[in-house]
Amino acid sequence: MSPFALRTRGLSAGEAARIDALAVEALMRELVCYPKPGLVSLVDSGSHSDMDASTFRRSIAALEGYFGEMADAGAERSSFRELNAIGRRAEARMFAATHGINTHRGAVFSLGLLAAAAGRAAVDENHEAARVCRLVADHWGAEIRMAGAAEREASHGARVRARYGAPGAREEAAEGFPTVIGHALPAYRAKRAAGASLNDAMVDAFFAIVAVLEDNNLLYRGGPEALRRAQELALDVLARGGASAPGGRERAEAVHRAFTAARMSPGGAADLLAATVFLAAFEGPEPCA
Ligand SMILES: CC(C)(COP(=O)(O)OP(=O)(O)OC[C@H]1O[C@@H](n2cnc3c(N)ncnc32)[C@H](O[C@H]2O[C@H](COP(=O)(O)OP(=O)(O)OP(=O)(O)O)[C@@H](O)[C@H]2O)[C@@H]1O)[C@@H](O)C(=O)NCCC(=O)NCCS
Ligand SMILES: Nc1ncnc2[nH]cnc12
Repeated sequence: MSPFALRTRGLSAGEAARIDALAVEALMRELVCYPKPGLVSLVDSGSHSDMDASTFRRSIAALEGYFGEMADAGAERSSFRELNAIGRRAEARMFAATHGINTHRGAVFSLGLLAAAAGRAAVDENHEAARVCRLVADHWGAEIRMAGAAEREASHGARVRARYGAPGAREEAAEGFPTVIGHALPAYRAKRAAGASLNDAMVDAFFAIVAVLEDNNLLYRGGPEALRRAQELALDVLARGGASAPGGRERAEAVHRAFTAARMSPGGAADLLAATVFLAAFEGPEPCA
């Protein structure tokens, strides 16, 4: 019997399993995508000495089932507190699988909320990406902000918030993922419609995210200068036509080397890239060229 069969009420077991599979596949595609400046892929470990692709594979395997559970909970109109408890258990499984290395803390949160909203959207048979993101803001946005204000944990995100006043994963989710809806998805869809490969469309969506996101990981390791430099380099690649333009792959690889040399790692952007791929797949077939 499917692991989702006993839990589902409003959502069919098949739909919960489909949401789980799409989210897991989105994490896998994010890992495989190359070049993602400073990040781990199958090619190299970028700015990281404590993890590689096998660490991420173990982390993804540990998260299987979590997104279906969130989809069920979302369909059942669970509160943010209930979703958060499921997320914390998944986070613990992730840390056990990676021996304490932070591979997907942000993705457990962001993609988990999107899976919950997708479960809710699927009950109404409306799979539109913008609606899924709006559901997160409308149903859980206020609670996400309140939980953030009450949080006492000295996370990296909390430190950069205190030091630079920068928003992070909580604000992105509470506002309905404006970076994904306003920047990454349009870039991804435009490139796919123009005939770019899945990898090139993902690389350009990634640069579109880095160009605008206040990525806490960049701020934590390198401060505002690193964030500004990352944004300028990303904008430059996009202004020259992105990864599929002539010489685009070489320019993207040069940016990957620059990030790696400076130990810059936009982990928040990586999570939002996975969110972009998940939402595009959940919505349905991509537009033809
Ligand atoms: C609400 C939480 C997510 C906690 O958030 P907070 O901001 O307090 O704490 P962080 O621990 O910093 O986690 C936030 C993670 O979100 C990603 N992120 C960063 N900036 C943004 C942004 N602007 N928008 C969206 N997302 C963002 C990022 O995650 C990715 O990077 C991590 C890897 O970083 P890395 O540099 O490699 O490793 P570190 O060990 O952290 O640093 P170094 O020592 O190496 O320098 C990886 O996790 C990526 O996914 C931030 O890390 C929250 O944890 C929470 O409340 N969880 C509850 C359970 C839950 O998820 N519930 C489900 C939904 S209700
Ligand atoms: N591929 C990746 N490399 C480094 N940090 C990440 N956080 C999420 N995905 C990541």
